[in-house]
Amino acid sequence: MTRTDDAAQGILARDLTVTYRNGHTALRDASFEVPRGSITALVGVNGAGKSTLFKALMGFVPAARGSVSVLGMSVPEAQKKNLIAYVPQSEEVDWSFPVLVEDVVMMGRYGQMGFFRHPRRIDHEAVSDALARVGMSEFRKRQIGELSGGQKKRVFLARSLAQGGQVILLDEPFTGVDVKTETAIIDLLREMRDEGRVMLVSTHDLGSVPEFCDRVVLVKGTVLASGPTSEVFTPDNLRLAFGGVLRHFVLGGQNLHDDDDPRKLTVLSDDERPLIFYDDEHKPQTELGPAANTTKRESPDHA
Ligand SMILES: Nc1ncnc2c1ncn2[C@@H]1O[C@H](COP(=O)(O)OP(=O)(O)OP(=O)(O)O)[C@@H](O)[C@H]1O
Repeated sequence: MTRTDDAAQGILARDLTVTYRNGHTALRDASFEVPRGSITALVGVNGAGKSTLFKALMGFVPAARGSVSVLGMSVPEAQKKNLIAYVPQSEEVDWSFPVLVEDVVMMGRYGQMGFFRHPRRIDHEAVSDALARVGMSEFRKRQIGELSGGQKKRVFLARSLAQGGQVILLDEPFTGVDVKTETAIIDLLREMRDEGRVMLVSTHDLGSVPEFCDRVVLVKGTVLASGPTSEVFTPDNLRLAFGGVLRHFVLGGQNLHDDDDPRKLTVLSDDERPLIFYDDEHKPQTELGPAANTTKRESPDHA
């Protein structure tokens, strides 16, 4: 594949294998592609390797084998250009640390600043623009720890915008946020996608995946399947990825209809949010268009 083709791809992983220092291989022979201008869900059980994949994309852990490229560049090259931005899980952040909202967003500018990290006018403007875009301007002088879960997420999204990130990695963006805030965050993710960014979202919220994700990468120690949501997010693939963790039942007949309507509902649930399939073809409810580029593989024994 040429460099231009690579650049059209947001993320391109080929047989990516990541082994931690203690010898544990958390990801083995993972291959997938994520195009620019997409929102892609990263889905799998606890310990499946989602964070490991994020760490590899941020250059925190090296590939023991295989390769990963971002926007046609190696990860260190893309990092150097500040193209990869990370929106952390809430639990990863020490909220008692006394820092103002505007300072958190300014951190996104550090890569563009000189050695002494003295913000210039352009940096202050980028921070103001980013805060305005996520609707958090009026909170800029507040301590980050004083904000609600959803507001904190929006501040970290503002940081990724101020950074000028083109590949945005979001770790569980909807944990602890109400439905209204979730909708606001999804609207923002869509805007960022429509500007040509790569949005990779790790989520356990299966019910909302078909609503807002164009594509899915299913992880279980490797990449089991990846491609458009309508092709990958099927009961069969989800059973493969989650095994017994998901409850699965089918509603039909007298339990669903008061006539002889033969249609059925398939419900998969991890007891948080049910995922409902409305037809017999086992396609999730999605507004998304026709599918292409689906890949699927078997799970390795170790996962
Ligand atoms: N620093 C580390 N050293 C050794 N093993 C690790 C390390 N970090 C994670 N692991 C192991 O690698 C595997 C994948 O972990 P990872 O954190 O990537 O999973 P995850 O899919 O992000 O899980 P969760 O949904 O719980 O966040 C797990 O078995 C985990 O115990």
